[in-house]
Amino acid sequence: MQVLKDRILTEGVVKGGNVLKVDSFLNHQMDITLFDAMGEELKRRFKDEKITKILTIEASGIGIACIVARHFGVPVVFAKKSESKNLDGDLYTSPVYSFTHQKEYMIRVSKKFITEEDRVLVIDDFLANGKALIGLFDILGQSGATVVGAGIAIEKGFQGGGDALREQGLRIESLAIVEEMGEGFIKFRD
Ligand SMILES: O=P(O)(O)OC[C@H]1O[C@H](OP(=O)(O)OP(=O)(O)O)[C@H](O)[C@@H]1O
Ligand SMILES: O=c1[nH]c(=O)c2nc[nH]c2[nH]1
Repeated sequence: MQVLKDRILTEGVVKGGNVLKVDSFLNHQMDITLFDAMGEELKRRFKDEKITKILTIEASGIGIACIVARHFGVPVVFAKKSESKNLDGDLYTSPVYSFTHQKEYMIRVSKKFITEEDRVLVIDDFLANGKALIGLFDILGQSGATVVGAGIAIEKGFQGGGDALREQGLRIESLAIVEEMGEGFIKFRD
């Protein structure tokens, strides 16, 4: 998606440890006009699929998932990373190692919000090693819901998480795939 690639090139900052900082428009300050365009593009790519729910993971997936969901007309469920007095009843859980927090979380989703009747699209801002998606797909497996696929804003292809999941037959649609990056340069997959 050219408009996203252009924003990455003009505002993205490559940091150490394979971190691409795009906090001016994606995951701290959020450009809702851009999110809306991403939702339109994901709706176009998944137009032939019946989708009943969008699943994401806190924190940075939530904003984009909500705007994307406007294009599908379905609710958003987000996996929580911590215990809460607000979280009761039966839960699906899965361990997920967080790329930026560098620690493992037990993610949790209430069983009442994802059932085997659901056809679920997973949305997230980044795909790197694939840990977040693996945890979310694990939860969907526990629920018996149908996994339609995943829509991602930025995939860092060189970290391999997306391609490993594609090799398992999962449909992963990323709007920009960074193939290589370093000080002062970012190269996309065609
Ligand atoms: O493919 P992966 O290696 O799992 O990386 C992708 C995940 O990393 C980030 O979450 P993170 O927990 O780092 O930060 P957040 O709390 O801001 O969402 C991002 O929002 C994705 O969920
Ligand atoms: O802002 C971010 N930059 C990244 O490179 C990244 N990888 C996973 N999650 C990420 N978030």
